[in-house]
Amino acid sequence: MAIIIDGKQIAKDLNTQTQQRVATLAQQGIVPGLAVIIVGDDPASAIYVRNKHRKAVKLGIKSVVRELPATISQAELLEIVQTYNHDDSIHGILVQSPLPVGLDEQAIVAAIDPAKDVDGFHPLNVGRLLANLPGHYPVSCTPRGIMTMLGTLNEHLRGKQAVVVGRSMIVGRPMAAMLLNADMTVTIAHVHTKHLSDLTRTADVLVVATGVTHLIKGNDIKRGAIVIDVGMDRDENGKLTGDVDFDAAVDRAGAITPVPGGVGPMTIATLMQQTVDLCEWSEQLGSN
Ligand SMILES: NC(=O)C1=CN([C@@H]2O[C@H](COP(=O)(O)OP(=O)(O)OC[C@H]3O[C@@H](n4cnc5c(N)ncnc54)[C@H](OP(=O)(O)O)[C@@H]3O)[C@@H](O)[C@H]2O)C=CC1
Ligand SMILES: Nc1nc(=O)c2c([nH]1)NC[C@@H]1CN(c3ccc(C(=O)N[C@@H](CCC(=O)O)C(=O)O)cc3)C=[N+]21
Repeated sequence: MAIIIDGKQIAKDLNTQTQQRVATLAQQGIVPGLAVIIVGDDPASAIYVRNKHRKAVKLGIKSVVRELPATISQAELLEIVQTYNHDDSIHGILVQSPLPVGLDEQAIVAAIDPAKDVDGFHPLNVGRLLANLPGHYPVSCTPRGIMTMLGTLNEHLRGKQAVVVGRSMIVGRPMAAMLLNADMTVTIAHVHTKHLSDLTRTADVLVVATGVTHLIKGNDIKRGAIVIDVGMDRDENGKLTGDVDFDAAVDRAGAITPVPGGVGPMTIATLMQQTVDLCEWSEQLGSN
């Protein structure tokens, strides 16, 4: 039986640290501020945004949720991003994705001040991560949270094989960059990858982010591997499940994340951590 990586508990510990950092900032009269922009009425997005807002408020972070109609124009949305860019009480700006059709997500993300880009999606920050530049900059929260989870396992990653299934800008690509920066040998798989099972069986660390329910079966996993399931999928009964067949995988893996209670809570906790990072960096108060 694999170790079940308790994302909920690791997220709780991270949130406790974040709360302490917020309290220290408060003594200096500083309140970290997060602005979340949500366009249209996608129900899943609405739930995530509400969860983020609740968590921020709980930790003492100022949270502004800006709900906008799907009919908003590109120019109007850019204008709103600009107001937060110039608002000194806001340290992190997040535009919930996906945006309704007709809006150019890349152009919106590029308009965010890179120093306030709490999702780490701005091309400047993506480039810094890919180049493994030193210094302070935000990165995508889901893979950063996964690196935090991997850190709790006290396993050496250097020189080992990583396979990342999925190549999105939010998960797969930044995840591969972070694992490479941790000196792993990284392969990225996607829909055109041939013999996926043969590839995943080579992975000491397997990260799956496809949105395909139970794409990865038990025998696709190397014995003893660390398996990270990013998927937030629905099974045939409408229940939340992952991209990995957990019940089969748990007998093969060395460690595995559950869904729910794995990567999801870490994403939100990392978003809070990174909001406080951005606040501290902007105040030049050092970092962690
Ligand atoms: N827990 C969390 O915090 C988060 C969870 N998620 C969840 O993670 C999953 C992935 O999200 P996201 O990265 O945004 O998704 P995208 O749809 O943007 O990307 C999915 C990726 O998976 C690849 N893919 C799809 N089907 C297959 C297949 N059969 N074999 C191999 N590769 C495949 C696609 O390849 P190609 O590029 O070739 O099309 C693509 O690169 C979703 O379930 C999402 O809900 C996402 C973000 C955060
Ligand atoms: N700009 C942007 N940034 C994002 O970070 C972003 C986004 N857009 N769009 C959508 C995805 C998805 N995402 C999740 C966050 C938390 C959970 C989460 O908390 N999941 C819980 C369960 C939640 C439930 O029960 O529905 C868990 O896995 O235990 C999941 C998914 C962030 N995303």
